[in-house]
Amino acid sequence: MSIVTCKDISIEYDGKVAVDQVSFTIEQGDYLCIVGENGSGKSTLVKALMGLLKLKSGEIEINKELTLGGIGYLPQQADSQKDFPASVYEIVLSGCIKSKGLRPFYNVKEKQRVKDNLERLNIFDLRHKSYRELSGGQQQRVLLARALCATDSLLVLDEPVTGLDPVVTAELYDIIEELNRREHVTIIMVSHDVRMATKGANKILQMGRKVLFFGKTKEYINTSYAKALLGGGH
Ligand SMILES: Nc1ncnc2c1ncn2[C@@H]1O[C@H](COP(=O)(O)OP(=O)(O)OP(=O)(O)O)[C@@H](O)[C@H]1O
Repeated sequence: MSIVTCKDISIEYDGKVAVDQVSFTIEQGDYLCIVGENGSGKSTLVKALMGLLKLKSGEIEINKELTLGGIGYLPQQADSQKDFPASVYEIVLSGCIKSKGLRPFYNVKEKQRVKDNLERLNIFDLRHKSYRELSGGQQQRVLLARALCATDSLLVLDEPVTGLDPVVTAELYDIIEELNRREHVTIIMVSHDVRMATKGANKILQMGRKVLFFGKTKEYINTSYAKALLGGGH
């Protein structure tokens, strides 16, 4: 069943086209990796999926039945956010803000959800720590736990491993793959790392303002784009 459908979407900044007539469909349970050079429109596309940017033309359909409660979003982290003065628990709890709505306090169910996601990402013991004191990899786990509080069905991740060392990067990719394989969370992830992306994702979208490739990873690895990026070692 389709969870996200983009039909011919175009997005501009001050009259300059950043995303040009892009169409693709994501099915429930897919793990889509969006790849492409710097400035190819990847972040713009995911911001549009989150409803954060206005489309110039085209439409995005999100299956509301499958995304009850919303979409979990892990945006690109700016350096200033790494210093955020709040505890791990508070940050993860803020992922429940949409379900809380106008109620003044979080309820038992939401607090349980926080506990479950802290355990799921193996950071329960860090819950009282200040976010700013954590390592980059721990911070990303916290943000992933927060995103999972917003949804169990669709996670949108923008470069979740930027700045992490190779071991922590591999760990984070494994967590994301597990969420997809074992817990059937649909994943849309922007990544620079084509080798890792082609390992975990079942579908690839290569952006170059337009769609340069969209389809199964198995087919992508035989394209000239993939061969150029992966070399002979794949
Ligand atoms: N807020 C903005 N205002 C004006 N132009 C922007 C803005 N954000 C992005 N752009 C431009 O839109 C184009 C696409 O940017 P985008 O950030 O989506 O690319 P990207 O593929 O995610 O790049 P990167 O891999 O470097 O993160 C670029 O030319 C960029 O300069």
